[in-house]
Amino acid sequence: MNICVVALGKIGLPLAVQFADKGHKVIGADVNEKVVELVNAGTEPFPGEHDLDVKLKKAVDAGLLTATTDTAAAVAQSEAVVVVVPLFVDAEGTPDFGWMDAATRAIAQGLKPGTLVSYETTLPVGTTRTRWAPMLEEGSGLTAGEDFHLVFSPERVLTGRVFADLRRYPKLVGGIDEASGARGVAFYEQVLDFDERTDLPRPNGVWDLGTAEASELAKLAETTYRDVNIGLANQFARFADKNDIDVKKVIEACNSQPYSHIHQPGIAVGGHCIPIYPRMYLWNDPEATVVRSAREANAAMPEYAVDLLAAAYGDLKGAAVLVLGAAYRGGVKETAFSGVFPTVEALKARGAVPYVSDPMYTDEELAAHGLTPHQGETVTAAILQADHAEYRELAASDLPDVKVLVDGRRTTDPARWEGVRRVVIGG
Ligand SMILES: NC(=O)c1ccc[n+]([C@@H]2O[C@H](COP(=O)([O-])OP(=O)(O)OC[C@H]3O[C@@H](n4cnc5c(N)ncnc54)[C@H](O)[C@@H]3O)[C@@H](O)[C@H]2O)c1
Ligand SMILES: CC(=O)N[C@H]1[C@@H](OP(=O)(O)OP(=O)(O)OC[C@H]2O[C@@H](n3ccc(=O)[nH]c3=O)[C@H](O)[C@@H]2O)O[C@H](CO)[C@@H](O)[C@@H]1O
Repeated sequence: MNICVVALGKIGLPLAVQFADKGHKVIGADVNEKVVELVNAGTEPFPGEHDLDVKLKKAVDAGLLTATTDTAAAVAQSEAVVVVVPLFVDAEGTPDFGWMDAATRAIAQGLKPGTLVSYETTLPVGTTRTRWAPMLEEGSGLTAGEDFHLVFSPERVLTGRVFADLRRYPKLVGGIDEASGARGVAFYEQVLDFDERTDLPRPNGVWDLGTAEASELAKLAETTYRDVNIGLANQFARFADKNDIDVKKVIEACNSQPYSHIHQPGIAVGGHCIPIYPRMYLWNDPEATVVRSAREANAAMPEYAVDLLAAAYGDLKGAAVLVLGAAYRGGVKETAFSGVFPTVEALKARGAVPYVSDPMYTDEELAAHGLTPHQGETVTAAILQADHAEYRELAASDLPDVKVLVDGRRTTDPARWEGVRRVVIGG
């Protein structure tokens, strides 16, 4: 089969490589000339995706993967088109469709009868049917459902382990009509392989959710669930702090029966997905008060961590405070919506002098994110923001002048911090 993947980013490129690995002829379309050049040379444009370098080279050497900036021409040669161009939302959750609209107009220009178009970018519910279908029809002169098939199939993989996740998670598909859904299922069954799993209600594989809307909601719902769950954990943690209860022990106890899955409280909920998609959901469903209050509870946590620091340390005016971890969570080199930013702002608002360090970032990289790198300055307090594995080994002797440590992720080993006031969230 000839397949076009529109956008060769952190998700699109591994997908294109996966399809080529299954023996299909893939054309990747991206507006970035540099990306296209690198892909055609068999060189990965970004680091960090497990196995991508080897699989990409193999696909390009076998002549199964090429890249172009001409989306319309690539679409015209393809039986299936997979779209993973990013969509952005602002603080109110309002989507900016700019990049996706441009991609869709280009796809429409090359669209021919019989093609399947699958959108994988996370979208507000209703977008596939009410925005993409008319836009594709207008640009192509074809009719969605009659002349071409159209589905939404959310991408649920995590960057860094895309190939493994593609096998691990069921592929969800929903069409704008029954025939589109069936075509989407047949397509993904041809291009993906699945691990056997005994913990699912249906065999692992491609699951047809019946409509594009159900499939759009599935992605927003699973990410919103995570945010709401963490929001609840954070609520319990703050209550536990007031009442001298160790929330970690409580959560472990609750989760010892099969119907409780309380997540972990912490200083921040960051990343591209979990803080963002609840806002997208709220754009669809502004009355969703549970979602809104959980989002607010999570967004308030960096300030709360600084409150805990001030309560233990005293006036923070002029205090040099080290924020440990710029990444939004441990083990990733990614600062999108990281708690480091609101934590630094909250410290500055109280007159403290924040420095930042992170084992995954150089001083130059931290500075490029607008953060002040810690270059050995004396610090008298610290806040752990990201649960990097390295911090498990960190000890008071590494930061000899620190009097108070707020461990926002319960990552540090209390035995290594004797003599320092160590405060945890919900402790
Ligand atoms: N990154 C993740 O962890 C992740 C996980 C699951 C799902 N997703 C979904 O995948 C989407 C894409 O994320 P990503 O991380 O791959 O993005 P990315 O930023 O890594 O890459 C985006 C690519 O899109 C290209 N592009 C922009 N406009 C284009 C256009 N009009 N036509 C063709 N290409 C265009 C850019 O040049 C870039 O190469 C997200 O919006 C999200 O919905 C991402
Ligand atoms: C495990 C999980 O669902 N990962 C999803 C998540 O990855 P993502 O990489 O965003 O990571 P997580 O969902 O694990 O974490 C998001 C944020 O929440 C914080 N946090 C997490 C768990 C917790 O119990 N308490 C807590 O505070 C983390 O520190 C981090 O700041 O978004 C991606 C994009 O949609 C999805 O593809 C991934 O499947």
